[in-house]
Amino acid sequence: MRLHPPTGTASGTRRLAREHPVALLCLLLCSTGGALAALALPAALGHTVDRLVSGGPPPWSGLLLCAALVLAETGFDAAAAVVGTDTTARLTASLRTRTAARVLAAEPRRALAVPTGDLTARLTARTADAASAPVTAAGAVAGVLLPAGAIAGLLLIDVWTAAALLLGAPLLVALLRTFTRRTADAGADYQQAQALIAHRLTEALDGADTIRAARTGAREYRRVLEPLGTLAEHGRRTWTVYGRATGQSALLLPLLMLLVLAVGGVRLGTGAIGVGDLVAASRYASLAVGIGALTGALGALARSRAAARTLEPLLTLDPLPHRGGAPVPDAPGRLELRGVGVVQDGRALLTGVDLTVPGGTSLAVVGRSGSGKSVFAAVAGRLLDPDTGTVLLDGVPMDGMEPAELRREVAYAFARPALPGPTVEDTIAFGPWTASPEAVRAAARAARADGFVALLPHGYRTPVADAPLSGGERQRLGLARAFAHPGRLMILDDALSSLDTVTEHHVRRALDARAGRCTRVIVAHRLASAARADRVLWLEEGRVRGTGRHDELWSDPDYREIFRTDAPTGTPTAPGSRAEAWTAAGPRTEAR
Ligand SMILES: Nc1ncnc2c1ncn2[C@@H]1O[C@H](COP(=O)(O)OP(=O)(O)OP(=O)(O)O)[C@@H](O)[C@H]1O
Repeated sequence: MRLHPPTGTASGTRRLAREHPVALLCLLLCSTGGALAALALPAALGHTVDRLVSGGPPPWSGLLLCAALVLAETGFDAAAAVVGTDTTARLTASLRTRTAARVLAAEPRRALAVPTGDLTARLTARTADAASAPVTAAGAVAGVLLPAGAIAGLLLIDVWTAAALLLGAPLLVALLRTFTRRTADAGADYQQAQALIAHRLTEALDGADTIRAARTGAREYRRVLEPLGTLAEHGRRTWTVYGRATGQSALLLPLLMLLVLAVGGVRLGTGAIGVGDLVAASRYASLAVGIGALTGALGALARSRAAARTLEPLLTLDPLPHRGGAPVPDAPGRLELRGVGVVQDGRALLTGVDLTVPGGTSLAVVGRSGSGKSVFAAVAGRLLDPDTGTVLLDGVPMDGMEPAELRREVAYAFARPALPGPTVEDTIAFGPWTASPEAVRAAARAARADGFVALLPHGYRTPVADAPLSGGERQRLGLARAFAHPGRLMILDDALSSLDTVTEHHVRRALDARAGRCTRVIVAHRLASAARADRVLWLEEGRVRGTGRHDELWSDPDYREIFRTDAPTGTPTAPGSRAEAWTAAGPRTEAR
């Protein structure tokens, strides 16, 4: 299928750092303030100790300064925690909304290239991981400031004690680098295994009835959990990396402290520094070796980076392009396909489709299972862009129509419609505009849904989750939604397949009542749909095998074969007969 030129702006996750600048600045100031207070404390403490040991009146001002610095450090840390949590929550919400919007705006088949379970994991857990990066990074600034300031403090007190500390610095830096790299690798592998389990679980939940009927529950259980071993392995790997880094720093850091104190002690003995200096030097040394605390922040940043990498393909999905063009003239929806072809993974799904459906008429799309009917339906309403050729509505190429207008003018109904909206009424009203209560009831009547809705505990106000719906009832709600949003083109992709013949007859009459005002494209397996349509498009292996009126096409035995019943005689059903065949085709599902 056609690859659209990239229209995305800056990478979605990189954009995060530019969102909520005030909150991030506040966080930075709080972290920096906390770090500066922590750095000033040893100097104040050393000075106060010197005053204390030198005798004389108690150094109240020094003691008060120390208390104030402790309070300031605690206050800044608390404020940083509150601002950080709030900002991460906001960034997560923003990233999730943006990613979901990209997925929904893209050509459905392109977005659906990521399996459902994986997509869910990315939109939930991965967005939270990725969105924590700016706050973690802002916090890490203080994590760097503290050791750097502590080394500067040590240098000011005594060069030799500082040199003792710096002796071990290269080892510490090497430790941190290895830790970050290994955590990032282990984190990415862990997330991949998680996504695979999520994907298989979604598949299993989708096919729960099939699994139950085939009694393959135990096998399915094993299949879903099969990546658990890999997941555990990557989890163990992460903990091993953490454990090793903690163990190494537990050995290295006290040794460094010991070295600094030993050199400080010798320098105190020679009179180069005072007691207060030694107290301050020991505090600075412990702040400097606190660089090990950065490991947590670096680990979190590595996880965020791995998560951000999984979001990039979604955030760079191109929306359906819009060329901009003339307004669509007021007309009943003439649909034209000129040389339309669709290719997926090198396989032609539709080839050279040329067709004009006069405005206000109906077209039945028939053909064997897999002949390309749904692909045709997707192209006809621009759920999918063709790789070759053009689709026009009332003379205007669909990719030149303003997207909101296009969605207002084209109504879809599917075999297994999604039912968004808390209540039945909201579900029918859901669409490019919210249909009025009167329109909802009229649409429900047209789709023959009013009868069963009236029997629900709260009628139209019944929550969809509490409404036990059969397949046919779900289809009727999907149809009602299409009726409630009348445009100039209505596309029913197998949307009558679960209706009984009487209901189907009434729905067809409601569709016929739109003749002259709206073009109707009806993908169908039943003979009655073809017989009733103004025109039939007969597809075979993605090509037009024939077009014309049903009774004209009926003379072709191959055409009759499409509707062959499984009656004992094996003879085709007469045109218009209600005893139609139900092909082995599975129900068509509304885009996720
Ligand atoms: N996203 C896709 N990727 C690859 N192949 C696809 C995709 N969508 C459809 N196809 C293939 O295109 C062919 C036509 O599919 P389509 O769903 O249009 O058939 P159909 O005529 O509607 O069948 P049915 O009557 O069973 O619903 C099938 O062979 C199908 O496997």
